[in-house]
Amino acid sequence: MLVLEMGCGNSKVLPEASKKSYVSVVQSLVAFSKGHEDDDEPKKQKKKQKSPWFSTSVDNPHLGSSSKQQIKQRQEWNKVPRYKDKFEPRVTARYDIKALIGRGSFSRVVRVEHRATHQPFAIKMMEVEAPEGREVCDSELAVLQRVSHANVIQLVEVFQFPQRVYMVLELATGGELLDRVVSRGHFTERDATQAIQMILAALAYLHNLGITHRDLKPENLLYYHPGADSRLLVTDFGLSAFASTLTGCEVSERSNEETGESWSLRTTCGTPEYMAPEVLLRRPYSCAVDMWALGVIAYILLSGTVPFEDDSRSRLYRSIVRGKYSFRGNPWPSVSNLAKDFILRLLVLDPATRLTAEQAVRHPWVVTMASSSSMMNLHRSISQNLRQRASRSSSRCPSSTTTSSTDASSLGRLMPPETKPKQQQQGRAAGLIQPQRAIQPRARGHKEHQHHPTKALDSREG
Ligand SMILES: Nc1ncnc2c1ncn2[C@@H]1O[C@H](COP(=O)(O)OP(=O)(O)OP(=O)(O)O)[C@@H](O)[C@H]1O
Repeated sequence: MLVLEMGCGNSKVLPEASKKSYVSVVQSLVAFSKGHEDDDEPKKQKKKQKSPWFSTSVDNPHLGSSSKQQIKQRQEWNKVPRYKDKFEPRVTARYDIKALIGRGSFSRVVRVEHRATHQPFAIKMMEVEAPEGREVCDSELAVLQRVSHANVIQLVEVFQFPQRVYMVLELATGGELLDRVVSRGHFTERDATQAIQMILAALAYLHNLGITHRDLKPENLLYYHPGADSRLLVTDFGLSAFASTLTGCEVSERSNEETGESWSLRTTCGTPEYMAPEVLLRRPYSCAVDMWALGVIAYILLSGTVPFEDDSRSRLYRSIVRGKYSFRGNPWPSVSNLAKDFILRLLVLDPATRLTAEQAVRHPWVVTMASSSSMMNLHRSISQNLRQRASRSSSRCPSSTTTSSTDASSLGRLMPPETKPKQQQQGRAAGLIQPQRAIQPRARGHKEHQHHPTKALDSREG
């Protein structure tokens, strides 16, 4: 198993609802970053253990066996006592902290064991002292506390303290979606439909509750266990939006007409390669943005390549808003037309004509589980493409070539260069994103104006 980190093209854009909150996010990130300087971890380890394509988790005994990985695992284990010290006694009285799984911008995730039942869980510890950490945490909790679905990560319990919130989550040990594709040695369209079906089940459920994930990508899709029959779980609701007054996507669309779009989402956020055109064009948007992201995921799953890719951020955005992509190169000639039709119906510029989750579940490619496609093994081409992209990314972004270097993908937050913490400024060299102005509400009945992508997108060049 390769141990790779590819962060260059995959930095995340956080919401920037208002200037005030933007400034707050900056302060919070600076505060959080300062907090980290007090950490007793070696500097090299100050990053989340997550790669944007495929990776090996430090805490997953089932993934990889290289000595490099074993050393890394030992290092993580050695840190456990220090991590324990940082945890509130009320939490450690109930849960035994076993190992660090990874870290996010506002969080650390550890593997724990319930002291009484010996059941394993994950605890996501979030820093909430700064109001923005609190906001991020509250919005994630708002979603997690309302959901219960086999394909959505389950919140078990929450411990709240003034400075930190501890979310006890079910533990996913099966690795990320693309890790599994690479490690299994055999992959057909049928396998792809199995994964897509599970993602769609989660999306149909979430969208029906009025929840838009807004950061759907392979790294946020984790298998519950390493077995072939594992559930796939949608995780990381840090950017998700909850429309509490609405009951679903379709309803939102109608309310939009009736209420002057008071419902719709307007903040620009997500991960560049997966961001829908309407988000980039700063138009009010809906849960259809998740369906676009699913189209990108399906494309990657079947080919190991991305539909929209460019080293230049503005060119990448331009190709997305033009919806220009192709099915060229291997293994596309071996992929069925039905699979391509599925993707074509998701990567549709107009969100109103894009398949909804309910419709996508009924697409013949999904329903028949690709029965009319050849059972050709696409694995070789897919993993070759994934590896090629990984090495291209790491050569563009030398700081993220090893598991112990700074991962630019974890630093892609909306911060002006002068206020960015040191790590962020390093990340900027790797093409991170500049702040964006908030999307202006579109007036009711407003005619779709022809946004010039170049004009609209040039300011985003990182
Ligand atoms: N329940 C879980 N089981 C196993 N691993 C998990 C679980 N939740 C999160 N992780 C892993 O922990 C790491 C950190 O996740 P977290 O959601 O805190 O941050 P993130 O989403 O990666 O980063 P950011 O906060 O910047 O969006 C990731 O590698 C993720 O896959």
